[in-house]
Amino acid sequence: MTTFKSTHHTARKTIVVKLGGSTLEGLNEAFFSNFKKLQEQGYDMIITHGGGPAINRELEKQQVDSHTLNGIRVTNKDAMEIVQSTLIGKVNPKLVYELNNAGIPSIGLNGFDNFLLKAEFLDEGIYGLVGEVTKVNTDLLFTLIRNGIVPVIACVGINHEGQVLNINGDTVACSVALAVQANSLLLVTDVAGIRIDDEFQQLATPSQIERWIDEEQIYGGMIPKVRGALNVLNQGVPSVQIVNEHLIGTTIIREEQMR
Ligand SMILES: Nc1ncnc2c1ncn2[C@@H]1O[C@H](COP(=O)(O)OP(=O)(O)O)[C@@H](O)[C@H]1O
Ligand SMILES: CC(=O)N[C@@H](CCC(=O)OP(=O)(O)O)C(=O)O
Repeated sequence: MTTFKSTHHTARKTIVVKLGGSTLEGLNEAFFSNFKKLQEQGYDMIITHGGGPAINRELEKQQVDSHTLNGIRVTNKDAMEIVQSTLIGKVNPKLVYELNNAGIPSIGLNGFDNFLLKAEFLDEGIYGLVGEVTKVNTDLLFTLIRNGIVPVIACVGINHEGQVLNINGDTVACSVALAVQANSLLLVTDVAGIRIDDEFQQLATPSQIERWIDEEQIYGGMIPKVRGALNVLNQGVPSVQIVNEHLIGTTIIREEQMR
């Protein structure tokens, strides 16, 4: 299977695009046309998505309390049911519809499908039913993209006992990007990248990011993004960006690329 993987990657280029829940409510024409342009340039595309705002609405409706810690949702059994039904039942099919409707052949998936996202507890004592990805079924993804179908992955994983786990959308995007050895990872969100002192940064290095987290200039949902981005960059994904729907934002670069 490794041969298959390397063959794939000598011939093809892959981009993993993560769509944050904050963008999913109203993806615009520009996004779909940018996406198609990348496909026309020969990139195989994989989409992963979150759905934080939709989950929050449903939790509130059903009066289930939940809170986040460093941008990660502490997830009990009741919250898990809502996360699962919202992401897999609502957010994923809506996005898949919009993509297909825009002429982008796509198929909806989650961690259960052909064991796409195997996961284990991140830290059950702290976060409850939250997972970190241990294995991605890359063969399934390569089979789809080789056939021109965009996999659209909801961030729900399954552990070795079949337990469903909630995984942060940015974490899934990073794990998938690493597993397929993507050429580029785009974390699409509702802001044009990292904003510091009211200015969006075009470039950001690991040391700057660590400092901004310490100074609490980067907080909440931006934390899993930048931590994931640094991890992916360190492990060899050449291009990692946090962008808005127009694909404008911050490129995360290595220290030595700054000067
Ligand atoms: N330094 C920062 N620059 C930009 N946004 C930040 C920063 N720190 C925290 N944020 C927050 O992070 C949010 C994006 O994270 P999140 O809401 O989880 O988005 P998504 O649903 O796309 O994953 C922004 O809307 C903003 O409120
Ligand atoms: C463990 C964890 O934090 N899971 C996230 C999954 C959805 C997500 O990440 O949505 P965004 O991409 O919109 O932030 C949650 O429950 O909100």
